[in-house]
Amino acid sequence: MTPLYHDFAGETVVVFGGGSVGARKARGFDEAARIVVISPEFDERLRSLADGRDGNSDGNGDGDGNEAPAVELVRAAPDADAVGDWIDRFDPAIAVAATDDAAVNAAVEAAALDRGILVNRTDVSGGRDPGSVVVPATVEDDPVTVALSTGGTSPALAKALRERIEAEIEGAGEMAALSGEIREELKSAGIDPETRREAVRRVVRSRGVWKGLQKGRSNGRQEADTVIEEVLNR
Ligand SMILES: C[C@@]1(CC(=O)O)c2cc3[nH]c(cc4nc(cc5[nH]c(cc(n2)[C@H]1CCC(=O)O)[C@@](C)(CC(=O)O)[C@@H]5CCC(=O)O)C(CC(=O)O)=C4CCC(=O)O)c(CCC(=O)O)c3CC(=O)O
Ligand SMILES: NC(=O)C1=CN([C@@H]2O[C@H](COP(=O)(O)OP(=O)(O)OC[C@H]3O[C@@H](n4cnc5c(N)ncnc54)[C@H](O)[C@@H]3O)[C@@H](O)[C@H]2O)C=CC1
Repeated sequence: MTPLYHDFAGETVVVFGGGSVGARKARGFDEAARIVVISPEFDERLRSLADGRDGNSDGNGDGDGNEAPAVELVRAAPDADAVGDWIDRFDPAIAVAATDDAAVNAAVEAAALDRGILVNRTDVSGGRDPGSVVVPATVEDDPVTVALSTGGTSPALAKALRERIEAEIEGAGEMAALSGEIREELKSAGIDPETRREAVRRVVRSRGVWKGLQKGRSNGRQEADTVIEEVLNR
């Protein structure tokens, strides 16, 4: 398995099965994706997502009330023979098989692979055909994301490790923004590449900068400037 990040912005995601697993998978997709959940009944979390992810009953956008809801709920219970037609109807980039009916889940997987679209089968672990993907546990401190898989061996462990990493990467988003800014500045200042790399490497490893960032961006920046000066003056 090769972990990759995939941007579903502007794409459609179809989830078969509106239970707790379907709800969790639907929630995990990018806000910029169109998400359609097909199921005879829906978990409470899906019903509130369908009202707008931001809790705004107008939809998911800027409050003008004109935008489509972030999650669309379609009440239906297709059998194994019918799932292909539903996939054709919505033309998704990925289908998620999250019903409690193994035959339906298997049919979703087969129909998706047949059409060359990605599929996430939630009711099996282990070996997969190419195109059949696993959803990792993720931690996000924008723009930093960590994705974690146990190769399907132990999803509970993936969750437990995710909780540990959550604490570990606290502040990483701020550090990414600061160090990204610094590397651009050093590039435009014409600092030679070896010195620039050394400066950036030291900044991201500096306890002082991490601590400074906890107090605010300008504190972090001051600490970083000290580290950079040391490298430039060597
Ligand atoms: C293969 C995979 C396919 C896929 O779904 O993509 C898959 C399959 C299965 N999960 C099952 C059970 C559980 N899954 C969780 C939780 C998560 N499962 C997720 C991913 C994956 N689950 C993929 C592998 C990921 C990897 O490689 O590690 C996470 C990481 C991401 C997400 O779902 O968002 C999310 C944690 C998110 C977070 O919190 O960060 C819990 C924990 C809990 O509920 O507390 C339990 C109960 C405890 C247990 O059984 O371990 C079962 C048995 C069902 C049954 O017994 O009927 C199967 C099917 C089977 O094993 O056959
Ligand atoms: N990957 C994961 O992380 C996990 C996977 N699972 C697996 O996921 C499956 C679903 O788990 P839960 O959401 O807890 O079950 P659930 O029973 O709460 O939800 C299943 C949903 O599928 C719907 N459904 C049934 N037939 C359907 C059809 N023909 N078309 C569309 N929707 C249909 C049901 O109405 C229900 O809303 C289980 O079979 C289990 O094996 C369970 C736990 C975690």
